[in-house]
Amino acid sequence: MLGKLTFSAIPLDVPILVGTFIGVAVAGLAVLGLITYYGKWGYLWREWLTSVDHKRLGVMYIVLALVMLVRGFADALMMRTQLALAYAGNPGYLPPHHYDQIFSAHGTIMIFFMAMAFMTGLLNIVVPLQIGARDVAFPFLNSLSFWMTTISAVLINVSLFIGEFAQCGWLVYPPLSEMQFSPGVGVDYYIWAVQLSGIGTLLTGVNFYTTIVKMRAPGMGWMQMPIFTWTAFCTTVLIMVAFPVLTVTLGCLSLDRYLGMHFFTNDGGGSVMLYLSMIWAWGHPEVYILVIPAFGVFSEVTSTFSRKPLFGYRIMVYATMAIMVLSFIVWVHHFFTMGAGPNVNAFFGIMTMVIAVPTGVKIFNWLFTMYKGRIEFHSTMYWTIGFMITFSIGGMTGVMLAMPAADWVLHNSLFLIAHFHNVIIGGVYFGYVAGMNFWFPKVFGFKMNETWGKRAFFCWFIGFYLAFVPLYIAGFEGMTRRMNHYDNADWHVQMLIAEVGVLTIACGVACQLIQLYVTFRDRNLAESRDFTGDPWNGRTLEWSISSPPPAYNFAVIPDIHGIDSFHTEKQLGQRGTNKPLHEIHMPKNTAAGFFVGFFSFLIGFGAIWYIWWLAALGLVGVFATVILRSSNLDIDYYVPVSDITRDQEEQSRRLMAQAAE
Ligand code: HEA
Ligand code: HEM
Ligand SMILES: [Cu+2]
Repeated sequence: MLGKLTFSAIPLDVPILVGTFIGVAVAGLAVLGLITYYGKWGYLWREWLTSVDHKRLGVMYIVLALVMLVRGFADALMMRTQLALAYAGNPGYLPPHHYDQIFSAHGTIMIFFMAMAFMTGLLNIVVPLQIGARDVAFPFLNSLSFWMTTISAVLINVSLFIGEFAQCGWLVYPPLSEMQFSPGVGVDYYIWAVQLSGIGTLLTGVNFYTTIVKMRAPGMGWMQMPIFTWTAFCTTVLIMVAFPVLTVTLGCLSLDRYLGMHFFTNDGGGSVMLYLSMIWAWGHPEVYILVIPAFGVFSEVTSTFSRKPLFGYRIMVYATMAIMVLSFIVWVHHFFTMGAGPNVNAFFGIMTMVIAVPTGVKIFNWLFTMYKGRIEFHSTMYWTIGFMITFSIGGMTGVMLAMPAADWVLHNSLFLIAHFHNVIIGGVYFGYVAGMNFWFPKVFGFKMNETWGKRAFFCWFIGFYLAFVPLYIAGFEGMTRRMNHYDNADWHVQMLIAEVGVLTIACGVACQLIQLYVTFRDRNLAESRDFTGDPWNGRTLEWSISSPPPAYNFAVIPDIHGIDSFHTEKQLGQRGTNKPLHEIHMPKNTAAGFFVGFFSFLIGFGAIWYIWWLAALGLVGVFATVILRSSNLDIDYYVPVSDITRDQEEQSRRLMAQAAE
């Protein structure tokens, strides 16, 4: 009846998990209680959970990302503490099978549910506003993508309390991930969580690609597109090309595990090496999927707060496209040591180094944008400058790894771990946080608290160096990754410094949570409120409308006459339009995305535990929801002109009130 699921799957014998469960349960009940107490269930359901509005979905993605950040960071804290303790005969407090689950879950959660969710959230909030569109091309699909991501995140977290998670790293290499060596459900949790969220991501890719190609405001040619939208575009192309590869790879692994096939086992005619090649053909583009939109954020922030147009806009676009193309021909650098031969390694090594050129071009363009600008040291500028320094270092160590001969020594050492945290924290994470601080007032109509934002930056910045520079050194000294304890006393001091580093980052995370609290607490203070919709003297279209924007974004779709045309018009004093208002066609909210997500969760959970009736029920549910949704014709509505005029009058009233203060 319940497949492999028995009572013993609940880890009552692991005190850490029991404690975590109690903590999560208490916090969860408190949140549910508060929602009930304030009678907000209906509001939450109608206005948020069933929303197809890109701005609301964006906010929900970012909330998900922040929750997953805390989860992934808790894992990091546990690993660092284990390694600070577990040397010279002391086994530490985490047994190997638990430690292995932690690093696998940390990597998976941080990449798929923190970074990807954050990135998608920013794309959702910003892209339609920047191109002058009223929503994305397929609003319902957008909600569906969100729910696929969310239920996958839930699935992976369920593995904490029911069963176990994979113990073979964030990319579950075979043969370790095959049934023979991983007979538990851990790898199946991985497969289903990543597979289902991958579908969501692929749909997001298609959706935003179509939006950017088809829905730009009249007059916005390709070379008039804001730079963040350009980076979003390149990312969607990468997603559409790379994610199907991931789907197929994990599909083959599932066939191996569920049906005893042998795509990736050497006996029986398969090939382990095939898996490595396939997973990295997705995996390498994936890291650029994450970092390219962060580059876009830095471009917007630098030009806005230097009060100058972006230096070398066209070159920036070409550099981004170069990175996009090159990222498909470097994947072998992840397995130079596998033995593909010197010629193959040399080709992929050189191609990898070539990526440093367009990336370097970008760094210099940002510096030139700042050069002779009137720089305002807003907290987003702090994250940007911190990024330039940190990412350059991380990029350089990447170029070191790109030399096959050097990689032979450094592969899978802590040097590698330090490299990628250096580019991911210094590039991806700093970028997303800068983006969140930058666009927050657009979504909510009040600014984020600066003091706590700057404190968070300094803790993250200093903490990062304390936590990861020692790993470069330990890597040179021969310490490998994924180690649960060690006997070499020389490494201990590095591990202690890294522990201080992770504690400093913990202060950074705390500062960010306090920043959110203080921001919402002070939302009505005059210095944080913003009714103008343009708090930073912005350059692009999203700043031309009120904050928060109405559901339809633009009362009239603007005409574009060049790059940064909003900024030019402001300077020439040509704002305002006398185009007549028309009623606006908008999509209705729908619960279909939520239900497809819910039923997909049943499919995943059922398949993981071999509860086949549950999986079948889920499948039927998905089909039924899709059919019902397709046959529903009541999916749109029109906003009458009177409503639009009322919104505009309301906005003028608020502006006047603010001016009078
Ligand atoms: C966002 C994430 C991200 C980014 C942007 C990068 C960027 C780069 N990465 Fe990294 N990398 C990862 C995430 C990332 N990487 C991850 C997650 C892994 C390991 C996963 C695992 O095994 O679990 C990895 C692993 C990895 C390896 C495999 C090592 C091994 O397994 O042994 C290699 C080898 O070539 C490599 C190289 C590079 C290079 C050359 C760049 C370049 O793009 C960097 C270019 C940037 C600069 C160079 C700095 C700016 C330039 C200048 C200031 C100009 C002047 C510079 C020069 C002339 C050099 N990376
Ligand atoms: C916040 C600070 C962070 C700390 C202190 C931290 C720490 C660690 C540690 C200790 C490991 C294990 C290293 C080992 O194998 O010995 C690790 C692995 C990893 N981390 Fe982080 N991390 C952080 C943030 C991130 C972020 C933001 C991401 C991605 C977006 C990330 C992605 C990964 C990945 C992919 C792995 C590899 C997992 C594996 O070996 O399978 N980390 N991290
Ligand atoms: Cu790579």
